[in-house]
Amino acid sequence: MNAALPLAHAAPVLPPVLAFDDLTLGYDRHPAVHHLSAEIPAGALVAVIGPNGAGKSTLLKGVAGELRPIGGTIRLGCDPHRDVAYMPQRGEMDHSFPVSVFDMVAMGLWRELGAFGRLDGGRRRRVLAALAAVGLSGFESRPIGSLSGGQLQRARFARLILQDAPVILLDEPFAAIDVRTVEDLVAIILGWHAEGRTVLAVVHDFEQVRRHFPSCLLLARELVASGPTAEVLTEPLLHRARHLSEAFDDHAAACRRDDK
Ligand SMILES: Nc1ncnc2c1ncn2[C@@H]1O[C@H](COP(=O)(O)OP(=O)(O)OP(=O)(O)O)[C@@H](O)[C@H]1O
Repeated sequence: MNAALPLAHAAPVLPPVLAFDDLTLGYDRHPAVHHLSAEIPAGALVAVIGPNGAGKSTLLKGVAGELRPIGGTIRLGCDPHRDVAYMPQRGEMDHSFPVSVFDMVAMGLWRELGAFGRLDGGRRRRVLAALAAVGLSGFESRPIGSLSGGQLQRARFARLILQDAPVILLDEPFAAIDVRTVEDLVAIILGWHAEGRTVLAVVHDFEQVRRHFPSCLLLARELVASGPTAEVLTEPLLHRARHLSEAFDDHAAACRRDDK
């Protein structure tokens, strides 16, 4: 599979730098990510790791603009609406949506097309190229409800390819899919990295992290560590993350620290 194919016409990749400054994110004032300060260099390929409930999905939602910070800031060196592509965790909705694979993937052109844009010949070819890149040629008219979990994840990646964004956020892209699909999706992610895009992915499988992700951000509500994978994915730091996570009081008010 050649993951780079449909991106050959891609616009020049912007050099965004993503930075978190004392960032607190949460729900109804209950913090899920605490006082996080970290910088993600442009073009980095970062695995966001940490125990269950550590705030990984919450952090991605914050960067995607779905959650407003309770405190602190997210600095993004590009337009959050135009330049960030976000793939949330797979949910029931994805499968039950009554559209064809072609139409679902074509939604990746939404920002480019706007509400009334036309899917002309050139754009239709781009949709077909994205489907080919994820190994779904021939599936165009299939209802998405008829796809297997792995095929659906391939279609979601094809939609991301069309979004053509310099910053890509992936929440558990490899959850509950077969080994072959994981390998193909990893190849696409590595292609994005080679093109200079900035990719943050929530990944639970540490073996995959070690093999494919040069950098890690280890969360346990607060930042435990971030940097090169070999320095972050260590037993003492993972132990610290587990310990912090277990000690966390889920019913705490807006913040346990009284200095902020
Ligand atoms: N929509 C929501 N409303 C209220 N609380 C939420 C919501 N989403 C997440 N939380 C809470 O925020 C905390 C962090 O959740 P989050 O999903 O970000 O963690 P995570 O690290 O992605 O976990 P996992 O690995 O289990 O997916 C958890 O205590 C969770 O219950």
